[in-house]
Amino acid sequence: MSYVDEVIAQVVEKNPVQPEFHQAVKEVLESLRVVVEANEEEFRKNALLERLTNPERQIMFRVPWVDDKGQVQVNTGFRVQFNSAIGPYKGGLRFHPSVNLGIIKFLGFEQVFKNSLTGLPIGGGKGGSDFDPKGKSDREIMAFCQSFMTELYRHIGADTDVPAGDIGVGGREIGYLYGQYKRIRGVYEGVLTGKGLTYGGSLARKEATGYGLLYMTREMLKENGIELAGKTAIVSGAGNVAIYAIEKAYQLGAKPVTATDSTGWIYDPEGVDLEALKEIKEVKRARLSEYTKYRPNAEYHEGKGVWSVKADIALPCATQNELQLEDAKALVANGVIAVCEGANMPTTLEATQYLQENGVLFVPGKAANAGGVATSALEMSQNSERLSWTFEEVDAKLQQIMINIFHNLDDAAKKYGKAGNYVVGANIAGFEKVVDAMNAQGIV
Ligand SMILES: NC(=O)C1=CN([C@@H]2O[C@H](COP(=O)(O)OP(=O)(O)OC[C@H]3O[C@@H](n4cnc5c(N)ncnc54)[C@H](O)[C@@H]3O)[C@@H](O)[C@H]2O)C=CC1
Ligand SMILES: O=C(O)CCC(=O)C(=O)O
Repeated sequence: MSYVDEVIAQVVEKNPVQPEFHQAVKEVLESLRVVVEANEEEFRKNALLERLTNPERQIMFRVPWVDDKGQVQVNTGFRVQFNSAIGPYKGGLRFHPSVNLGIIKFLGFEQVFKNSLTGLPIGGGKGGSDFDPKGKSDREIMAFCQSFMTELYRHIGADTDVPAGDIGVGGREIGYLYGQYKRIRGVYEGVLTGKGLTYGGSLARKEATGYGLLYMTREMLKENGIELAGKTAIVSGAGNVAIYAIEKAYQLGAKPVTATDSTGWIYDPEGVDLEALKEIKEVKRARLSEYTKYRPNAEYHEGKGVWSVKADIALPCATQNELQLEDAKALVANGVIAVCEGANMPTTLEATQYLQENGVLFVPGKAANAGGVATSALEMSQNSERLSWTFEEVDAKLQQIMINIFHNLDDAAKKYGKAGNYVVGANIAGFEKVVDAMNAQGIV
């Protein structure tokens, strides 16, 4: 059996009931085959792939808190510190009822390669809880965040592990988490990113993942002789990534026509009304079904179906495995040119393969959504030098980072005879830097 197949089999056997983690490992290791085969003896001897797929540390803890009725609730908290070869652990916190150890491990594993691709000194980690923020009062959110941080604080720090937001964790939650960290540790340091602008946050961090996705999409299309301007885009999600992807799509001359949340989706043929979307999701924290009150000519549909809308490009920005084989078939049948992932692993392995085999340009999340964590690293730099850069400065750096990532992965794909396969390119480019750093630091 080849070394890659052996390690995939071991990961599946040793991590039962973690299908998302298996999926992420398979995607990465499959595309590293060509590099691993060229160095098989050395990698095997050093158990390189075993070390790469085993987190350095996995922390699980109880999070008790009191709801508005006086009832004690108990959730589980997680922080997986996956790999610190190139810098302090860095990656978001997800609060969603579907969270479990396998989901956090898949996200942490992806984060290692993503963070490497940014070219910035950040290792990979991820955390979260099965807490569901939906329908909770601000006081309940605060009580939960304070209890969560009362355990997490001992495992993190500005130079060791720097969490940020992800699904269910935005500016409000980061504020409560930061306040509790400061209260316990008594230090004012850049231990979290995505902070508010009045207490150490960076301009453009809120916009960065969505904006970066569009900078990447534009660069990738340009390399293939296609203009982004004038194209119609299907976007899924209606959260932080989707909203700022829609905003930047407009700024670059494209027309986004859809958005989704966990209950349904909207199709607005004239283009999504960004102000209405922000009002519904950022201010009211309401359902997308409200959208037709603002735009009576738009359609609202319950459930799934957004991938059947005809468009030129698709930008999945909601959650893992939301774009499946049937959806990929609908996209191809509708003549979609490109799929760029704003979410983490939104496309299943079968769907990715189908898209690539049918000539759809495909950029995986670990490259396409890296603008968020890259800007978090810029927030860390600003915190360290006790300065704040302007929006334009941060945005200009973000653009350059996304362009660099694209060319690095494009070059890596070409170097290994896989021109145009951006999945292989991203995995190899991310892997090479991590492996170099791991080898330099000995067997740790
Ligand atoms: N916020 C960030 O900076 C980054 C986020 N990401 C990824 O982007 C994706 C979206 O994250 P955010 O926009 O930050 O989260 P968010 O909480 O602001 O929005 C999430 C959106 O996805 C939808 N959603 C969540 N779970 C769902 C489910 N099970 N089925 C259908 N819809 C669902 C929600 O309704 C919401 O519209 C996630 O995959 C996240 O890991 C990736 C890089 C950075
Ligand atoms: O900004 C960060 O540190 C993390 C963003 C994130 O969670 C991600 O890239 O998936």
